[in-house]
Amino acid sequence: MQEKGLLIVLSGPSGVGKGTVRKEIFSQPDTAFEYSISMTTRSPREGEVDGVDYFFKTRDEFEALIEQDKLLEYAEFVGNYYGTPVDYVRETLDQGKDVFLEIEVQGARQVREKFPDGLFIFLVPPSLSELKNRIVTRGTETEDVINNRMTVAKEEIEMMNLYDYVVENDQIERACDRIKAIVIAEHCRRERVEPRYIKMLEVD
Ligand SMILES: Nc1ncnc2c1ncn2[C@@H]1O[C@H](COP(=O)(O)OP(=O)(O)OP(=O)(O)O)[C@@H](O)[C@H]1O
Ligand SMILES: Nc1nc2c(ncn2[C@@H]2O[C@H](COP(=O)(O)O)[C@@H](O)[C@H]2O)c(=O)[nH]1
Repeated sequence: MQEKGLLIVLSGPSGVGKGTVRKEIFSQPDTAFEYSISMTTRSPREGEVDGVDYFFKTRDEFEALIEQDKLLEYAEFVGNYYGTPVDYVRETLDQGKDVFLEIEVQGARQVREKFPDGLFIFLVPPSLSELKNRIVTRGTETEDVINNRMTVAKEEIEMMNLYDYVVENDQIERACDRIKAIVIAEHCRRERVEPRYIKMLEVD
C-alpha cells in the first residue's frame, strides 16, 4: 500500500515571515512538498492572484464551505475567515506526497486534533520590535490592523510550546534550511521504524 505523505504545518505570528519563507522553499528545485492554497474572505492585496496566493471567497461562500464540511480547519483572524480545503489535503497525502500548510495558530490547533502525527513548526521573530517592523515595512495593513495583529501575535507566541519545533526567522535562507532539515530528519525518524528495517536487525 502507498505510504501516506507527511502533513507539515508552518505557523507563527503575523509578519514573522511565514509567506516569505514558504515562497523561498517552494522556489527551490529540490523541494518536494505540495502547497495547500488556502481559502480566505480577505480582499486580495496588490499583486495577489486568485488560485495562486489564495482562493478568495465572499463570506457567504466561505460559510457555505463550512456548512458542507469542506474545510480541514478554519479560523477567523482579525476580521476575516481563513481555511484549508480538506479534499486537496487528504487526496494529496493519500498519493504519498507531503503537504505544506501555512496557517495561523487557531487553525494549527484544529489540524493537530485531526492529524496528531503531523509535523508542526512555529516560526518566531528575533524580537517583538522586529516583528512590528516587518509588518509595518510590508506596508499592506492599516495602522489599526497592524495593532490588532500585534496584540494577537503576543497571544500566539505563548502557544509555541504546543509545536514540535520552533525555528527563528532571523535570515530567510537560514530559516528555510532549518525547516527543510527538520522535514528530512522527520522522514528519517519515521522510516527508521518501518518493519523492513526492524526485520533487518532480527537475529536467528
Ligand atoms: N528574515 C527576514 N528578515 C527581514 N525581513 C523579513 C524576513 N522574513 C520576512 N521578512 C519581511 O517581513 C515582512 C512580513 O513577511 P511575510 O509577509 O512573509 O510574513 P507572514 O508571517 O506571512 O505574515 P502574515 O501572517 O501577516 O501573512 C515582509 O515584508 C518580508 O519581506
Ligand atoms: N487558520 C488558517 N490560517 C491561515 C490560512 N491561510 C493563511 N492563514 C493565516 O492567516 C493569517 C493572515 O494571513 P494574511 O495573508 O491575511 O496576512 C496568517 O497568519 C496566515 O498564515 C488557513 O487556511 N487557515
